[in-house]
Amino acid sequence: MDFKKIGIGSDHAGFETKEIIKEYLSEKGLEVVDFGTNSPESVDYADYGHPLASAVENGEVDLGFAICGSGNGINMTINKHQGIRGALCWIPEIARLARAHNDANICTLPGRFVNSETAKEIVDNFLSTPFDGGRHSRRIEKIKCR
Ligand SMILES: O=C(CO)[C@H](O)[C@H](O)[C@H](O)COP(=O)(O)O
Repeated sequence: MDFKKIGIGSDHAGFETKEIIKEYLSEKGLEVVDFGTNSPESVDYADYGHPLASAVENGEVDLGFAICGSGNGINMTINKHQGIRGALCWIPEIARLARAHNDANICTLPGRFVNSETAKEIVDNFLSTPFDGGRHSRRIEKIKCR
């Protein structure tokens, strides 16, 4: 896939995983835009999820990674944005399906429930899997609010 610029954001519970993923993305030669948080000090996930989602929506970055403790809070936040398809990915196969079937543009990880090895495998699958299109395009169209 031809993703070059990646956005990333987390709350305190996802901070450690965010740093691991950030370094991993940089090692791959990708440009990373970090929307914070920048320490393990307690913060509110919405304050980091919204800026990340806006950046993906307006094309400032090609794709995003969002992390909080369970993944749910920040995933709920990003999915409030009309142009976002955020997918909660806790194992690599879910990340592959999120791209292949859902054309997800933000991968959300539960920082408190994935180790660094699994997080990297999730990143690999999310970055390398193309959207299958076909029947899935029709279904994605129907996600929009009517
Ligand atoms: O939104 C969440 C739970 O659905 C996230 O996992 C947060 O990171 C979590 O709630 C933070 O919890 P804490 O007790 O304030 O560290």
